[in-house]
Amino acid sequence: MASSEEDGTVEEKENNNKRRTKSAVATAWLTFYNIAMTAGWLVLAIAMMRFYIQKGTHKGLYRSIARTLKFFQTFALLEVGHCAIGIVRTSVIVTGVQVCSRIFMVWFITNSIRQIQNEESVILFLVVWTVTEITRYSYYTFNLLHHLPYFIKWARYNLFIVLYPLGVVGELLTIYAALPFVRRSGMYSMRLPNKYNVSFDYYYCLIIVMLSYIPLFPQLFFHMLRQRRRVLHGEVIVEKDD
Ligand SMILES: CCCCCCCCCCCCC/C=C/C(=O)SCCNC(=O)CCNC(=O)[C@H](O)C(C)(C)COP(=O)(O)OP(=O)(O)OC[C@H]1O[C@@H](n2cnc3c(N)ncnc32)[C@H](O)[C@@H]1OP(=O)(O)O
Repeated sequence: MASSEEDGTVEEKENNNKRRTKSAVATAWLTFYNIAMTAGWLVLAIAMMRFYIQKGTHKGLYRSIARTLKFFQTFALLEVGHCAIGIVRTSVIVTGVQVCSRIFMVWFITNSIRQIQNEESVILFLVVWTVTEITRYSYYTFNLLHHLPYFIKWARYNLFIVLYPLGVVGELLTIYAALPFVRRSGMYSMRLPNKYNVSFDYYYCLIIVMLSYIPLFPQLFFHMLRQRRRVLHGEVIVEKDD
């Protein structure tokens, strides 16, 4: 009897130790990840400012930062993994939509269609993303280190009220600017007849993507408003399941 109780305690202790090690590893990884991402977006911010100060124009700015942007934005795919394995308490769907829409903007719009890379709308979403991400990743970093300055917390849960709609405007205007080039070039499209007997029109796909902002953006925005109430005003929010 005594021995089985002891066994139970030993097992419990082992489980607790495993949990602690797992959470220490997760915290170490997240700290590294967030520091790397803060640094990456800071590098982008400095590169953009330097370009503009030296050249006095936004033309050519996208090309000059494209590699760094593609690297760090693509790296953010790991965030979907963080949610999926449960090391951050965030919805996989909310994070998935946010990250995928960014990857789509970078790879399948701005990077693929050279003619739109100098549009003002590209600069708009780049600046908005950069401010957002420097704030967001530094918030996570300081939070993990238990030394969170109030102004970073304030910025994380207030700036999005202006930046989110501005980012959406920048993204939608960029996709809109891409439409004529996509239609003319027929890029990423498959016309019938072909050996797969499949037809796909990227032009209409882009129109559907633009329309999908109507139901999806409010969900992301209201999610952030709920997070804001929870973190800044201490409200207990019961989130619906994924
Ligand atoms: C295939 C094509 C698809 C196309 C589809 C198109 C449709 C697109 C529709 C909408 C598109 C919107 C486009 C907008 C783009 C822009 O970004 S504009 C710029 C403004 N943007 C923002 O302000 C972004 C705001 N969004 C976000 O911050 C995130 O993306 C989020 C997923 C919405 C954040 O939500 P969430 O993680 O739930 O909130 P938090 O409060 O930050 O975190 C919750 C808890 O999780 C912890 N955590 C999260 N990540 C980390 C991490 N990396 N490290 C450590 N901890 C993390 C966080 O600390 C919180 O923990 P607790 O405090 O303990 O709860």
